[in-house]
Amino acid sequence: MTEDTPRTGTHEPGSEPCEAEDSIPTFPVVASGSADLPPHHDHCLGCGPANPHGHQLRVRRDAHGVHAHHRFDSRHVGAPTIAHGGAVATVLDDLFGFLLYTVGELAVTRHLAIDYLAPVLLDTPYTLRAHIHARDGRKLHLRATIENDHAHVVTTATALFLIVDIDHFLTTTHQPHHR
Ligand SMILES: CCCCC/C=C\C/C=C\C/C=C\C/C=C\CCCC(=O)SCCNC(=O)CCNC(=O)[C@H](O)C(C)(C)COP(=O)(O)OP(=O)(O)OC[C@H]1O[C@@H](n2cnc3c(N)ncnc32)[C@H](O)[C@@H]1OP(=O)(O)O
Repeated sequence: MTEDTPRTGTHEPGSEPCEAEDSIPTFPVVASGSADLPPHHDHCLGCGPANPHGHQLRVRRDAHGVHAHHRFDSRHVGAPTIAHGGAVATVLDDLFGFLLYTVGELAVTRHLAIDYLAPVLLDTPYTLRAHIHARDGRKLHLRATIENDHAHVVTTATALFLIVDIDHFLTTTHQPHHR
C-alpha cells in the first residue's frame, strides 16, 4: 500500500479491522480539480503503480466526472499497431471504477458494453472521460468516451456498476449468478 492508497474506515461492529480490510479503500468523495486520484490498489491491472503488466492509469476528477490521458503501448497490441479490444475494455472498466470517488461507495462492474467506433492506435495520445449518467439505488449507470487529439470520439462505453458492501470482497464463496 502506498501513502496515497486510501484506507478503509469500514469494519464489522465490535471487531478490529483485519489486515485484508486494511487494503480495501472506502472511496471517499474527492473534490473536482484535485491531483491524481489514488489507485484502486497498488497492483490493480488498470491503475496499480506496482503492476508491471498493468496500464498504470492516472485519473483525475473534474466537474463532470473523471478523465485520464493515456497511451496504449506494444504490451497491449491486438492487430498490428492497434490496441487489443480487451485492453481498451480493461482501461475503460478501470476508469469507471474511479467514478466511485465521486459517489463515495464501493461498487463493482455488473455490465460493460463498448462500441469500438475506430481503431485505438498504439503509442498515440488519447483522452478518456467517464461520468455518472444516472443513479437508481444501488445501480450506477455510467458512460465513457475515448477521444483522439483531434477530438474525434473513437470509443464509447456504458456500464452498470452495482454498489456492494465490504463483505463482497471478504467472501470467498461467491455463487454463480443465474438470471
Ligand atoms: C480479502 C481482500 C479483498 C481485497 C479487495 C481489495 C480492493 C478492492 C478495491 C476496489 C474494489 C472496488 C472497485 C474496483 C474498481 C475498479 C475496477 C474495475 C471494476 C471491476 O473490475 S469489478 C470486477 C468485476 N465484477 C465482478 O466481479 C462482479 C461479479 N458480480 C457479482 O458479484 C454480483 O453479480 C453483484 C454483487 C455485482 C450483484 O449481485 P446482486 O445479487 O447483489 O445483484 P442482483 O442480481 O440482485 O441485481 C441488482 C439489481 O441490478 C439489476 N441488474 C442486474 N444486472 C443488470 C443489467 N445487466 N442491466 C440492468 N439491470 C441489471 C437487477 O435487476 C437488480 O435490480 P432490482 O434491485 O431493481 O431488482
